[in-house]
Amino acid sequence: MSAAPDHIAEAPAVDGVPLVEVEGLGRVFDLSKRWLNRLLDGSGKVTLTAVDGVDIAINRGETYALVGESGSGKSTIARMVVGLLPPTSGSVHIGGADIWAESGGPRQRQIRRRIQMIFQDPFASLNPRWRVGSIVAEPIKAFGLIADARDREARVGELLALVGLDPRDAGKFPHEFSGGQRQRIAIARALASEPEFIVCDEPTSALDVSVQAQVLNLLRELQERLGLTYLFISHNLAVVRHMATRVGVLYLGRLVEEAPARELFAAPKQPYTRMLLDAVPDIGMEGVERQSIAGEIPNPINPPAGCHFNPRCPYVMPHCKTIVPPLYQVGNAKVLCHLYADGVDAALPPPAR
Ligand SMILES: Nc1ncnc2c1ncn2[C@@H]1O[C@H](COP(=O)(O)OP(=O)(O)OP(=O)(O)O)[C@@H](O)[C@H]1O
Repeated sequence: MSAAPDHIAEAPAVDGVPLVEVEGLGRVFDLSKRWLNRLLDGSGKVTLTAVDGVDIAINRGETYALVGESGSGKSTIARMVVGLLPPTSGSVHIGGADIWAESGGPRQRQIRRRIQMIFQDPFASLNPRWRVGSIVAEPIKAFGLIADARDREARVGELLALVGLDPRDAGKFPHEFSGGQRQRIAIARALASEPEFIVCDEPTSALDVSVQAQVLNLLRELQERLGLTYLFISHNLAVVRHMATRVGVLYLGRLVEEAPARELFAAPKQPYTRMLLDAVPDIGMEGVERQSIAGEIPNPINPPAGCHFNPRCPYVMPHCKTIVPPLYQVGNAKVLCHLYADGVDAALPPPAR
């Protein structure tokens, strides 16, 4: 799974307006109620910044992948972007509409119809007591798309065929299907509301390796056929390389690098990105000495000052420990790192230690 995604043009912009605009997105969790935190912190106020001022713009037809170690904020961003979790700061616009500006109401429902999510675990995300036909028909009913029951049934058959299942499967229950087939059912359900934008949160990580590629290829085919836009979340960099047009790298809630996928995998600019890629055997860069990511991820309740990565960074400079770097534009990439303060677009120098 190492081929670059030739099927998607890099960063295609329609009228130059992104379909998805995430601006200054932030989410702080208040942990004060947890008894251990109250004991540890005399003030009684303990917060965790899971997502910190993230800006992302996703063009129509693009697959934007978010990567980062566990706890970097990928799922929290996904939940805010689909409307499941309110941000504590910033905004999310889909097709120009602010999804958090108003709650309830028909306009909000119309926006929500355009956004769907595919979850990691198809075993957990499908109601075991519902037949597949009812599962796939549910969004059609909920959004009032097809009133007539027979027409709705026909549409469910079309959707099942679209994801490579037999329309006659509509009468079966989820447990009668394999893991890959259940994820296909989840995809059919996501497509039922005719969305433009789908957030795929680790869509294949619960599946056998043998069926992962089939599901990924299905997602790519559907993207081409239906003009879908994806936000793709995965800890599997081989999968990201296969799927993504652009990649955003998260570290402790901050976006530390964003670049077209090919460029990011060929020449990562942020030291963290380089270590993340180099730690994966079949994705590391040629000619670069392999090294693992040094140190542990810091406690997100009390992250390091300045650049959060500074305690683990082989290029660390004194001011990295006190000053948060701005997001520098370096060629086609954006990089949160003081190394790029002079604007030079160069490969990372060999580490100082
Ligand atoms: N409801 C919550 N309450 C408190 N903290 C939370 C909550 N949800 C997430 N967090 C914290 O926010 C941070 C980011 O979590 P998130 O699940 O978004 O990371 P992730 O990158 O998706 O990780 P993973 O790959 O393990 O799913 C973590 O430190 C996590 O413990």
